[in-house]
Amino acid sequence: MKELRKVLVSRAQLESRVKELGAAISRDYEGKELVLIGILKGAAVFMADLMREISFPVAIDYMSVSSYGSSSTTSGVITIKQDINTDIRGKHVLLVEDLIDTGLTLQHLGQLFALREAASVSICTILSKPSRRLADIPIDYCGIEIPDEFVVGYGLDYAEQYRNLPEVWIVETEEQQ
Ligand SMILES: O=P(O)(O)OC[C@H]1O[C@H](OP(=O)(O)OP(=O)(O)O)[C@H](O)[C@@H]1O
Ligand code: HPA
Ligand SMILES: [Mg+2]
Repeated sequence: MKELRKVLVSRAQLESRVKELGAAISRDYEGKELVLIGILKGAAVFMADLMREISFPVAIDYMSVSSYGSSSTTSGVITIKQDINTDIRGKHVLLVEDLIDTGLTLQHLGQLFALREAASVSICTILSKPSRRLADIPIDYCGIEIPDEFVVGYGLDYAEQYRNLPEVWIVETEEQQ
């Protein structure tokens, strides 16, 4: 199994950043019809926290996309495993992610939602690894930038484990051993 090396982002840091992001989103979308779309499975924890920091009623939906499988490196191929069932035409869409790494997942999803004629498509992530970027996508709401370390917790997994850790931890992966 893997070893948890150290806490990279504490519960308190996550909580305060989520509050700030919620406040910014509330300001920017006041009076607009907003749909939050969480990208499963990783974004489940952040979505639950973020939506409760938004000060007006929002619709939510989830989508399941996969690029990593059980490995810790991207395959570069994005597969939609489960789509939303909300009609987002003419509505403001905010894609909610746990982590932006290469950016390929969100590049693909941004294009998809533009084709679906959303009024606007923006991106919110709690974590970002800028040094790993392959696709230069604009991140409208970025929580915390982290170094190029494999992390787990707060929704993020290694081989489907550790999503339930309340903090973000650096994990030693098999590839590093
Ligand atoms: O910026 P990218 O390089 O595209 O990578 C980011 C995506 O990869 C991870 O998801 P994963 O495919 O592991 O699915 P999961 O959320 O179900 O674990 C992560 O949760 C993001 O969704
Ligand atoms: O650091 C990570 N942790 C979990 N899943 C990931 N997918 C890309 N990078 C990561
Ligand atoms: Mg994963």
